[in-house]
Amino acid sequence: MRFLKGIYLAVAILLLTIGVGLYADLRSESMHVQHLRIQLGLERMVRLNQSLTSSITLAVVEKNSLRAASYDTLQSELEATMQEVQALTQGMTLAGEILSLRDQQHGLRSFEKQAFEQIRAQRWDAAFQALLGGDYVMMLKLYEINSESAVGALSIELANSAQQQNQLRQATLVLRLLAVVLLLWVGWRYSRRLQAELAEQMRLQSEISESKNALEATVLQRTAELQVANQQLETLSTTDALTGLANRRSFDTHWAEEWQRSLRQATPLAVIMLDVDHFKAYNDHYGHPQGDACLQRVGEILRSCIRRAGELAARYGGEEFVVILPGATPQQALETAYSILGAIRAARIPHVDSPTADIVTLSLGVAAASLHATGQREQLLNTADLALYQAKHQGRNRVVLIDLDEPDTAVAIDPQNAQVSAK
Ligand SMILES: Nc1nc2c(ncn2[C@@H]2O[C@H](COP(=O)(O)OP(=O)(O)OP(=O)(O)O)[C@@H](O)[C@H]2O)c(=O)[nH]1
Repeated sequence: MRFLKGIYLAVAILLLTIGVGLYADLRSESMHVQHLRIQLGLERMVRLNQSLTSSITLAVVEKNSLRAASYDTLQSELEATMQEVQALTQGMTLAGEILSLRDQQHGLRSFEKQAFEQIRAQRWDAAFQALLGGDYVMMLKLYEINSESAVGALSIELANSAQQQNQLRQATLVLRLLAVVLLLWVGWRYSRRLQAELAEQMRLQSEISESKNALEATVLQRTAELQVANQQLETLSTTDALTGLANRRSFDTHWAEEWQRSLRQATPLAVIMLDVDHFKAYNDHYGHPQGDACLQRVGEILRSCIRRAGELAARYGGEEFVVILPGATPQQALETAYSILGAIRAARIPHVDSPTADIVTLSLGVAAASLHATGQREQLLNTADLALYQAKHQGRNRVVLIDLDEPDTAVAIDPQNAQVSAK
């Protein structure tokens, strides 16, 4: 708003000074014309006065009354010129001089009037005396001097007036200069303000973009953290905390998927259920924490024996574990079970209270099927459980295989002898 006020003020000053300048020019011109007219009027007055004087003087000198015949015309012309000059000089200092000229003219005319009366009466000496007696000549001289001084005063007045106009013009020029300076100053201030606003805008923009970037980085970081947390959560929700194997929930999902896949692809599927022998006695003897450590060791052994893609070892519950073997034939499943049993024996974890052996042993039930029909999923798992039960029942520390393609045949393996016996 301040800038607008400054612009308005500068424009107002400019308009005012232009107006005043125009007025001064017009006035100066009209003053010149007026002075010229006054000057011409004065010169005419002097000329007419001289004509009047010389016409009457010659009439007296030549004693010829006809010489003064044009006197009245000249006089009325002089009177009119005088009135015109008076009107033009009204209000001017020159007006006083014109008034005294008029008085002197009237004085001259009254002398001439006396001379006229003598001329009409043909009294030439008296007429001569009236005109050339002294006072008339003196007054005539005075009139001439006054008229010259009036012309001089007119010139001075003209010069004064011109000076005033010049001063006025100079004042308007100074004011115009001030207005221009004001405009420039306002423009400069305005441009500085614009620059400052622009800089502020750019600063804000960069601040916004910086905070946007920071926000995006934070969002990215949070997203990554969330992904990690989700992954951890997913792992936690699918992993058994003690052994690090898949938990029961994860097993159920995998088991259903592998079952469906083997159905679709018509590939064999096998499952091993295994259990630590006399684990209660182990716990009782070595304590629960040591029992936990034993279960962890079993978990490590299972992980080391499960290597093929799609195979999964899970903690089924308590000291019971389960292994899924997609695509495994009964023979391959037996081999895996054997390798697990061999590994736990090789670990030689002491179990002094076991009636089976002085080390920790496992019982494993294997169920395998090469041809599937809907509804066999639970059956295969139950069969593995049954095989496990049989392994326990037959003295533990062994593997029992039930092949669902030949359901009447259950096979027990004594891995120590690596012999297979049908039951
Ligand atoms: N340390 C520990 N022990 C567990 C855990 N889960 C189950 N158990 C124990 O495992 C034992 C299982 O005992 P039982 O079901 O009687 O079987 P067992 O003693 O192994 O005998 P068999 O299976 O017949 O050879 C119980 O004493 C449970 O307390 C666990 O997470 N940690």
